Amino acid sequence: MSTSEASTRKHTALPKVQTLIEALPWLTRHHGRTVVIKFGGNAMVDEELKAAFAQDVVFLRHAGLRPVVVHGGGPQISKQLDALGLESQFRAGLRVTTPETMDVVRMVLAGQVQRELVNLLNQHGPLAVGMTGEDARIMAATRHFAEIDGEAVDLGRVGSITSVDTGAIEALLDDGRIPVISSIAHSADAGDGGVFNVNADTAAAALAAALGAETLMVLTDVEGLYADWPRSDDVISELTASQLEKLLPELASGMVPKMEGCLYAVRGGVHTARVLDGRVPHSILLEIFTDEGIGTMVVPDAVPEPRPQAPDDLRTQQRNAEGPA
Ligand SMILES: Nc1ncnc2c1ncn2[C@@H]1O[C@H](COP(=O)(O)OP(=O)(O)O)[C@@H](O)[C@H]1O
Ligand SMILES: CC(=O)N[C@@H](CCC(=O)OP(=O)(O)O)C(=O)O
Repeated sequence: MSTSEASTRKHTALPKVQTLIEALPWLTRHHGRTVVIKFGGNAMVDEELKAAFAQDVVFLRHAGLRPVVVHGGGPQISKQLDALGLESQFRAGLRVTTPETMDVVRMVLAGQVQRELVNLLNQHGPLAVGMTGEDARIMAATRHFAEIDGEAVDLGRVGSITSVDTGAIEALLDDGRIPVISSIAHSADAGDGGVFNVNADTAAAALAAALGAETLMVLTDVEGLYADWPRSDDVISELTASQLEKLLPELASGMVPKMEGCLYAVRGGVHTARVLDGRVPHSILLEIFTDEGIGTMVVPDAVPEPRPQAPDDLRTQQRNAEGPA
């Protein structure tokens, strides 16, 4: 190879190296951190997007993060129910789940959507392992009663999570795997023996808090939380937990479990919870490794600055250090 050929090749490769170097502060900051990514059924719109999602998750894993995928599949469940001649009914944003519906929910989530995601991730190596909240008793739930017009309404086999055991997920993460979790819980009541249908946003938030995740990312089919939906498409880019709490009563349908989940996660110690547009290819990498943050980010309330130590405090400390008289 001539000297001029070598220098041309070096030159053309430089922008790629530049991109990698630019990612270095983000790689350093997130190394070893757990990230819970919720992939909503509405964001799984086409094959290319699903493949890009899998690439992003595998990239995170190879970059030293610990990604956990929690998936939904609402539209896919509705389609299957429809094919079986069963009606989909939602109340307070949750699917009314008869025992017959529960069988379909379990079949579609664990047998179809989860399998597809595991398969896509495993195109890149033996990484993904699929489970539901039933496996190793990861998620326990009791019957959820929705509050509608001040009344507690029974939605059938819809569950409220009562406890999370992260042991099996941590073991997989420690082994370098990517857990892919379907939002089904076992019954906390030993005598019940059944399973519960849990909203996937709620499940992702509960797992993020229990895992002490750094970030919860919720991928959906809108740009983020709209300030005045459906009248305007102005996205709220950042808000604190308290600001979100005030906004919750005004939110509609699909956004309610998402934003309640973000609030729960952040109040439970997760550093940031984000709602992202899953229709944007590589939205996860854009969010984590660049400063072009997209979507809505929920952050904890500002912690008050520690009070400057007064001379009196210092004296008390000195006395304590000396031990009891
Ligand atoms: N304030 C809001 N901002 C954005 N979307 C909203 C808002 N209120 C309600 N929505 C609706 O919530 C939907 C997302 O929730 P959902 O359909 O459950 O998605 P997923 O399947 O990703 O969980 C959006 O497509 C939109 O129609
Ligand atoms: C209780 C309840 O409503 N469960 C949801 C579970 C799937 C889900 O949440 O999927 P998305 O994230 O795609 O909406 C359902 O049956 O549709």
